[in-house]
Amino acid sequence: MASRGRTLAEKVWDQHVVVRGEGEGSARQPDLIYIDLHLVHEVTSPQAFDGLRLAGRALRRPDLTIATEDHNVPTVDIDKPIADPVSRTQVETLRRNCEEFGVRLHPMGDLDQGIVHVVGPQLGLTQPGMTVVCGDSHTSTHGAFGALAMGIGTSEVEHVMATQTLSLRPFKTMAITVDGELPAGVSSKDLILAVIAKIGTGGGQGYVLEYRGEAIRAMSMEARMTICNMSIEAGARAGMIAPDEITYEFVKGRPHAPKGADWDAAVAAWDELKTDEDAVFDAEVHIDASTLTPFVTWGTNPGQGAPLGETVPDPAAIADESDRAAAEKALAYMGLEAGTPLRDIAVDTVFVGSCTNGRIEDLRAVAGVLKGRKVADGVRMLVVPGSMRVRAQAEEEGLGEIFTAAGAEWRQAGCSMCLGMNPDQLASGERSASTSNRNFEGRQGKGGRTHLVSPQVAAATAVRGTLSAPADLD
Ligand SMILES: CC(C)[C@H](C(=O)O)[C@@H](O)C(=O)O
Ligand code: SF4
Repeated sequence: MASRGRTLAEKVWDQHVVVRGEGEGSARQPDLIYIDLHLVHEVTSPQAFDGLRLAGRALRRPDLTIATEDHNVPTVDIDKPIADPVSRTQVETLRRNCEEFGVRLHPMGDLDQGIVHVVGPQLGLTQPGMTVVCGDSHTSTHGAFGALAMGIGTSEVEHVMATQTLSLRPFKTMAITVDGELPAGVSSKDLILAVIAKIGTGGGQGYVLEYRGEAIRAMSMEARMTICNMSIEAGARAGMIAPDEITYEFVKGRPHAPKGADWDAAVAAWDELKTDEDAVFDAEVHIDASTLTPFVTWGTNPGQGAPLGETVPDPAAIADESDRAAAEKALAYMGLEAGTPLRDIAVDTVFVGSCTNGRIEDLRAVAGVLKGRKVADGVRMLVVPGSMRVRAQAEEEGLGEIFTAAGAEWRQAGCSMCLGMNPDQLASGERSASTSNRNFEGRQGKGGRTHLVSPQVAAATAVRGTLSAPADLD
């Protein structure tokens, strides 16, 4: 086979092959891949630790493993015992397991406690060129650094704990090139929602996505993380962005970042992590950023979205039979009528947070809209930082005061209302505008209805009480 250039994903993969699988093409066996960073949380780790214990095995590399408490933690009264017995058991089990197996853990209240995908980057643990895994689908977030980052199942978690390797099938590559400039008021969240609406929730299946182009290069690391985070919602195995000066600037000086001469050597190696010009992607998608507007979901999967200026779609006008049926079912669940302007949809809850949009830049965007304004009567707004460090920084910048003055609830760190595994939930029939990543039936609480939005849209929606963009405010 003629040699050709390699994509970013292929380069990172090649650098981590311990044993190459035999065979070619579709008959090729999985490769054994070395894992540089293993992130752990309370939900997907208990059985893995049990497995190790049963087999009498130790953790292969506790130094490459780090745990935090995020899904089951409450975001108020964190100094009190967790009231819910299931959540309490999960968290206590993680604490015991980490103690027994020598894993560093950031427990509730710790400055580095928070959502696992916020904590890794914040500590400088996530670095370009790494392989990163976690028993959590949104591990794709870390791909924003040019890492190959994948969510894995509990049995794979155990495999990584025992061996620091994983048996993985090769992937296909898809380039998502975003040319042009995002208009003012349009964020990376709007972009990724538009991408998923375009390629569908299965569009990325079997692929590692690489986001490229002018609009991506212009983005902050926070914005890039938002995009890579939601790659999984398009069904992709991972999402990646080649590292550049913006990446290095973010990583530099963080607790686990290389220092001195090691830093220079690391940057020289990271500079090589670009897709070669003659590399060929298995699929390509092009988006013109300048055509985008704020984007919101109307349905019950992240691909069922539309520009905020449009109306709830009419299922009868959808040509594909299964898409039509899915839209009908979604509208029934969401309690929406076809033809309703999206801007007329009233919410009772606004949630700002999650590993998609719970970072400092997101909170700044929300504060920018809320400053001097009030959350509408009858609307409950939760602002939940992705980590305690994000919270501390927001406090230092005076953002906490802005949230509270506007009438929002300013909480402690955790997954919170992103999913119904802790006390922050929607009641049946309640409707939210949420900066999180999934709008599945019951995701935020049984019977709850979720509209996925950007932080800017969340803030404007809180003020007006109906789905809105900051431009709609006087
Ligand atoms: C609980 C966990 C396994 C799950 C995931 O894998 O993503 C959660 O984080 C989610 O967002 O649904
Ligand atoms: S914030 Fe939401 S998406 Fe992210 S890890 Fe937690 S539950 Fe999963």
